Amino acid sequence: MSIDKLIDSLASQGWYVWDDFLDLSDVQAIKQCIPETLQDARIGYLNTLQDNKGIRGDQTVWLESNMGAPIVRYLDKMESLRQELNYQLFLGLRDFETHFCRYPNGGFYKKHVDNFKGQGRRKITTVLYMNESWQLGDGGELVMYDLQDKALFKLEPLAGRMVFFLSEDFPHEVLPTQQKRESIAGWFLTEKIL
Ligand SMILES: O=C(O)CCC(=O)C(=O)O
Ligand SMILES: [Fe+2]
Repeated sequence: MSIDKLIDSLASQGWYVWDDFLDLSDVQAIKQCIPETLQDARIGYLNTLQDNKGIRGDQTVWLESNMGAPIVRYLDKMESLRQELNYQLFLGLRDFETHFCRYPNGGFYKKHVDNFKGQGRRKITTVLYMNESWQLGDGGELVMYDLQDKALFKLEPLAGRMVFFLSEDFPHEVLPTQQKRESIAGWFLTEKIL
């Protein structure tokens, strides 16, 4: 079972790629719940929030259970995973925040870490990809690095695939995409969202 592989891989190497985490029909149903208008993605926190078109070019919307049953099913699935990860790995995950992201043609996200060591509450990053007709050469791959800056792997954003990694330990980037690129990024948190 992939949940066992997820647990083993997170414990041994800190990341895991789960192909067909969701079926295409679930991916399509989630997409239908996403509003037309999204916000330009921002980086930083509170008073340092800034638009950063030079760093990331996507637009986002936070997912809420009032967006529809498919979103509720996805949030429930992530909640069961949270409990299982805590049970098996003692990670102390207390909450989950997640947003839909759309990169237009030409969009990218420069190399970054999602959480600096010892700062912030993001413990595990999840990214679910939603692109059904992705072709080789479309770009938009996720490239993962270790803390010594060695490239570990490159991943195409294929529909239904989810990548998991420890948020502090893996710098990563999204290469420029030649197609519209859709995903749902999420973070298991060590503190409750107020
Ligand atoms: O979409 C991806 O592959 C990664 C996105 C990302 O790095 C982020 O939202 O922090
Ligand atoms: Fe990231």
